[in-house]
Amino acid sequence: MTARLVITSGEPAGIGPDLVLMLAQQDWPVELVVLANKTLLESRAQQLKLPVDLLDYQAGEPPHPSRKGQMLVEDLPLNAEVVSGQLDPLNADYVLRMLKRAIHGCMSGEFAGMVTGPIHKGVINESGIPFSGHTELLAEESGTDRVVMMLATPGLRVALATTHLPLKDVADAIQPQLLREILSITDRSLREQFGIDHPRILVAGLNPHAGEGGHMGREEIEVIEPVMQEFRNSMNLSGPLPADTLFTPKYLQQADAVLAMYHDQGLPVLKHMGFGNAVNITLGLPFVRTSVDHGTALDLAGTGKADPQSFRYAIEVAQQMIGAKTA
Ligand SMILES: NC(=O)C1=CN([C@@H]2O[C@H](COP(=O)(O)OP(=O)(O)OC[C@H]3O[C@@H](n4cnc5c(N)ncnc54)[C@H](O)[C@@H]3O)[C@@H](O)[C@H]2O)C=CC1
Ligand SMILES: NCC(=O)COP(=O)(O)O
Repeated sequence: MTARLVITSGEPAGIGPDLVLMLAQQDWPVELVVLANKTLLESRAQQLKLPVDLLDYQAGEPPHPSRKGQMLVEDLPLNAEVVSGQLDPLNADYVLRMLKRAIHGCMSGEFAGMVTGPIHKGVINESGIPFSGHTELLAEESGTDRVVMMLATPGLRVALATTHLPLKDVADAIQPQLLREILSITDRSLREQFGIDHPRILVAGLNPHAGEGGHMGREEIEVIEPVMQEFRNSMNLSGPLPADTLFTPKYLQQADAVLAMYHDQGLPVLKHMGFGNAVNITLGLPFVRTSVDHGTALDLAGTGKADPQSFRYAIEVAQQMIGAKTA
């Protein structure tokens, strides 16, 4: 049977609505159900001169592969009119309703997985709702204790030990139990979801030069190495390696993934290598979730200049993960 994926169009003032309209300009082997305000999509389609028939999604209907020029939409009401490129905290609730609808549709089996467009974390906080990111919301709403953010581009996968944390809090967060759980989820997902029999994971240190033998920080000696020792018979781990040399071809060619200790230790390298052709995957959830590698790009919303390639890649990776054919 054709698989059904739910697509969240994300922040309404950003490029998410533009990108979903661009994605509808091709055939897909799966059914894509877009969550968005229909009037917003109609006006953005006019603005961008993209021909698309917006069809109402009916949950009870059997899924069919999505066809070029057509898009199945579940219409969500906005709280305020949208101006491209201008954030409005009133619409934060629209974004959260959209995400929760997708998560609960995945949990119930209505959707085989979800692919998320970009959201703006700042404007959701400005609306008065504390919010860190999709990854944290996905864990909370699905009742999952621990998930792992992993970004991937051809030739590099980077998993993160911590996600959206102020830098000043990172060292305290690097605790043995966190690392045990992050390593276990990453190793298991690489085996089970990516078909890698004995995943080789390079573990980055936290401090410059991986602590320089304890003279520049002791987290490597006191936390990271002991946890890696616990897994020495069950996982293929190397490290802790200095992050400044780990991301060189000599090390990367021996690796299936890198575990970085924090967001900006790993992601700038990945985005330098593959921005626009990378995917963000949440490991450890009871369903598949992939996402674009970029943000809301408010400067490009409504201009037609946004590149849909990362969104396309995120859908293709979701298709592979649910076992659907890709083209
Ligand atoms: N998946 C998600 O929901 C993500 C959301 N964000 C959020 O996005 C907001 C803005 O973040 P920024 O750091 O400004 O990053 P950004 O990715 O929105 O923009 C960075 C630069 O890349 C360009 N760009 C981004 N996507 C593009 C595309 N598809 N095609 C062509 N150019 C593109 C933008 O024009 C800008 O020059 C923040 O609130 C951030 O938290 C950031 C990353 C991922
Ligand atoms: N840099 C990736 C990012 O911030 C996206 O995070 P999330 O919203 O997918 O958790």
